[in-house]
Amino acid sequence: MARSAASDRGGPRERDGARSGDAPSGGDPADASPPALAIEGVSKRFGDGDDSVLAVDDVSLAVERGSIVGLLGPNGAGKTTLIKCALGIVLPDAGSVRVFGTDVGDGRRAAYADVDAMLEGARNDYWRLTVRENLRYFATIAGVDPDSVRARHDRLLDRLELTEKADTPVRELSRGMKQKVSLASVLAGGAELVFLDEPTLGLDVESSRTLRRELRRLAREEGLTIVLSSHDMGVIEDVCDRVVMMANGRIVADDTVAALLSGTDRDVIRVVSADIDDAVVATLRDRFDVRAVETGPGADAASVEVAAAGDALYDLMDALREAGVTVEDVRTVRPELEDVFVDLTGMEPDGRGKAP
Ligand SMILES: Nc1ncnc2c1ncn2[C@@H]1O[C@H](COP(=O)(O)OP(=O)(O)OP(=O)(O)O)[C@@H](O)[C@H]1O
Repeated sequence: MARSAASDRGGPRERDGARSGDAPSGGDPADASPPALAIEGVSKRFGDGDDSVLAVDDVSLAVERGSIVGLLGPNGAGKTTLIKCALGIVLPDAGSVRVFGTDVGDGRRAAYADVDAMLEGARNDYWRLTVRENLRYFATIAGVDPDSVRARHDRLLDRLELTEKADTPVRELSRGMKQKVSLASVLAGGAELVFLDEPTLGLDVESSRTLRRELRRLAREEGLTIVLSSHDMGVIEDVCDRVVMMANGRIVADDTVAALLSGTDRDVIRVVSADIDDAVVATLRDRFDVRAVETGPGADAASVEVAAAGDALYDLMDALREAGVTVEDVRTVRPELEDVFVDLTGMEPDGRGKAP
């Protein structure tokens, strides 16, 4: 990968970028002030005139130390541009970025001393070097004596299940292992704030689980702050304390996964009954928001899913009784993060428009 503009200017340790500074030792999660990252009113427009694109539109965001924040949004929502603004790779038109309290405009080297990023996955590693040599190399360019962090590297290799491959050239590893080496390299110098773009892309289930576990451990035990962007809702749901959703350059939601999932207007009730047929469904459709129907020979059991929060639940039960339906099973369908995403952004995670 070519050296990034940021690293040429003394920006964050974007893997093969140069950096000066001391080895950090991991933050104290209890020390919540100042935040690891504070973005205030950042905007970025690409191009001029009618063809210009407002990629990031007046975005403000604070990321507390030791937290894992997921950045979600359909293609073109502005996630990458926002991360690049935070990293100083793209210069915003307006707004400010502070890293651990230091305004990046006041001194890039100081601001980015404890920051690292994995923006392009496994391609950034040096494939001729062994796994351990990569870790030592990235520690060195992070300004850290690799011998002084050997124990840290051993621990990283162990946790990411790479110990057996420590002396193997990266080019001989599987894609999933290369991805894990990339993450280990990002963490090799002891950065306190890391940006990870699609860190689990292409990993098998087991490797993805290992990597997620390690990210959670690093945040919990070592106070690492992680900003993670992914299209994989499962990863976001599993790992992140907080989710920031973007659409059209703006933040459309910023909350915990649990809070996003608990929106009452998303309560969906699934009713199972052998009495549910087309006529019953038509009656329900007149009065309720019917989300899904399973009837006919292919269905395990005739069922209908209806959005019914609060009093609407009682109305639904009354309507079913009036229609002569004997209910066999009724339960709340837990919404998936993907449903919330589609509701809020109007887009599917892969960037397709919302299904009618
Ligand atoms: N260097 C650039 N020049 C012109 N337009 C750009 C540039 N970089 C991004 N854009 C535009 O800005 C908008 C936001 O793009 P960005 O890459 O930040 O979105 P994203 O949310 O990261 O998307 P994806 O999920 O596809 O990576 C898009 O319309 C994109 O085409």
